[in-house]
Amino acid sequence: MENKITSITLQNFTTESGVFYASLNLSFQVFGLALHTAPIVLVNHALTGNSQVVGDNGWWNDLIGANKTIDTNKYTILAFNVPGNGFDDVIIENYSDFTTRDIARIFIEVIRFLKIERLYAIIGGSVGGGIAWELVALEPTITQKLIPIATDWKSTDWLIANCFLQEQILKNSSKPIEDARIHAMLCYRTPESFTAKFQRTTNEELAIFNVESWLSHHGKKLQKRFQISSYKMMNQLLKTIDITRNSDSFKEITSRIEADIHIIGINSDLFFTANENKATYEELKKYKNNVTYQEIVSIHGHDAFLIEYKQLHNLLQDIF
Ligand SMILES: CC(=O)SCCNC(=O)CCNC(=O)[C@H](O)C(C)(C)COP(=O)(O)OP(=O)(O)OC[C@H]1O[C@@H](n2cnc3c(N)ncnc32)[C@H](O)[C@@H]1OP(=O)(O)O
Repeated sequence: MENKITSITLQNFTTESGVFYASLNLSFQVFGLALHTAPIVLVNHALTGNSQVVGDNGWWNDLIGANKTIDTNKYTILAFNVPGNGFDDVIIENYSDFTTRDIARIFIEVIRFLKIERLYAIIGGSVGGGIAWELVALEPTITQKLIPIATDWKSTDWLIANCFLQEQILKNSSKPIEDARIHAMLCYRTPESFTAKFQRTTNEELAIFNVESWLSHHGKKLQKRFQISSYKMMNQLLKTIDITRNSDSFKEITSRIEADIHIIGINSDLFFTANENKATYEELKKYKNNVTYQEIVSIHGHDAFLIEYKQLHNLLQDIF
């Protein structure tokens, strides 16, 4: 397996909002079989993730690897770092210049630079799945399969509202990353998940509820490994997912998509609700015959795509 991070410089990139970047770096990692020797699976990371999908600190080790659901003995795994995610040297200061579609445009340029004609699959959870939707909306023949997990083709008002609160915390708090993470963890889980996990127990040593110490733990942990500019950038992308923004209608855009679309929702997801995902499926089904909808059943909410691996395996095994 290759762990090297490769960086490519794009010249003359203008964002959808009209801001010109004379150069912009994009870095990526390749795992499994070498590029151009096997079907390629593009894996898009989520808010605080990066191109390290497998190996040491790999965030999807439970799903991807030798003899795993997405088998690195069978596929080439390609994973980009969203510019500004902080995993490489790229820092984006003016995060509001960018939308999710810009990131998809940048990915497409590099996919073409790497002389990849067609991917086997694009898979991603949350904002990574949103980037995947934007990719196929822009390049309808770029992949055989689109697998958006715990996401949708658009951010809803509820999600945008929470991203707004995240932004306020990131701008105004004295402990921005910690406090923003604490709020975010509430959105990533559910009341039922907390009840099952904590049962109103207390941390005797600290004399606080365990749910409080758990939230503090996640806040501090992220603070140690994440940069504020990255958090702001990724939050901006999360709220700007919308394949129809300044574009054709949903029907026109999705009619062009050639890929089989395998939507995977989570019954308890507060961010990208199962109902929104089902509505997307029902709409697509009216004029496409290669769309499926499957659901992860979990009390854990949005985070289930990082927890419910047995279910993910069952839902994905026929595709991979
Ligand atoms: C919006 C987007 O694009 S996607 C957002 C995606 N979600 C995230 O980024 C969420 C981040 N969530 C996580 O990191 C989670 O830990 C997951 C999803 C990876 C795993 O979830 P779980 O298996 O439920 O693990 P849990 O959340 O309990 O985390 C375990 C950690 O909490 C700690 N912990 C557990 N209980 C407590 C407690 N009462 N007090 C303090 N710490 C605690 C454990 O020691 C462990 O610490 P470590 O990770 O430093 O080893």
